[in-house]
Amino acid sequence: MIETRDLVFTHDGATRPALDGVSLTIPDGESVVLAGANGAGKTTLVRHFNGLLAPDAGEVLVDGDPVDEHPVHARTRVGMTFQDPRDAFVSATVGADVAFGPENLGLPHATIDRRVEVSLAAVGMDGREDERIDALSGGEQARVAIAGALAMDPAHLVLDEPFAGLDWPARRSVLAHLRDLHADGTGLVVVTHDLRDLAWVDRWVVLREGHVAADGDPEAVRQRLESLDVRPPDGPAGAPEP
Ligand SMILES: Nc1ncnc2c1ncn2[C@@H]1O[C@H](COP(=O)(O)OP(=O)(O)OP(=O)(O)O)[C@@H](O)[C@H]1O
Repeated sequence: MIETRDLVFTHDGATRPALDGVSLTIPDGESVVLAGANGAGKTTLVRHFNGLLAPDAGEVLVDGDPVDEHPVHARTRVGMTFQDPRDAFVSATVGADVAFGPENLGLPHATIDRRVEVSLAAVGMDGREDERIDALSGGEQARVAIAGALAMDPAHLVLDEPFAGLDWPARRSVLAHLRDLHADGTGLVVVTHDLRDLAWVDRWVVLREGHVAADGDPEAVRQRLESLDVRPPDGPAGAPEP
């Protein structure tokens, strides 16, 4: 479970808080979309979930443990991918990059190999360990980034703008893999402006100016999107998905 309590954070040099009292509880296995206009605080919030940022006030807990006291636990339980996955790759090849996290955990080689295999299969990239990352398409790179986070075997997978720069087939492919992961019990937090094809998740949370402005099931939150500067997706929230 990820929990924030009255979380307040101001970036160095900023004149106003990026987060101004955010209290949010995300149980294990829950799928959440985190939406909001530019600058609403989405990225700042999720970077607190695994200790990449530390609050000025308030608390962040993972499984009841404060993240600042148990950073390794938080990073093991909360896997994260970033807006531009190219910035986060640390190795030249797919397999080496996905293995990087579990290697840092000091796991045995056989366990690492198995995790790499399973994680790549989960995103439809099985058998492509030896390919160079810089030779992959944007959609394939996005999937390798997700596999890298999955290889840590996290309870929650947090994806910051996973669809940025993806064309429709790549987006559809990433979405399909996310749905499968969720069905298998992985919790998801998807940060996105684009709510199309995301009505299947458990919950939409909308941030505005560092506050939670709406929080509930997609159908209920949908009615409020326009007033919160988020473009509603076309069609009813329960419309069939690709
Ligand atoms: N490194 C930084 N230094 C100073 N201010 C920052 C920094 N990063 C973010 N901010 C400010 O914090 C606020 C929240 O930014 P954040 O990136 O969390 O929003 P966001 O909702 O993720 O936005 P976007 O949709 O544009 O990615 C904004 O006002 C932003 O200008």
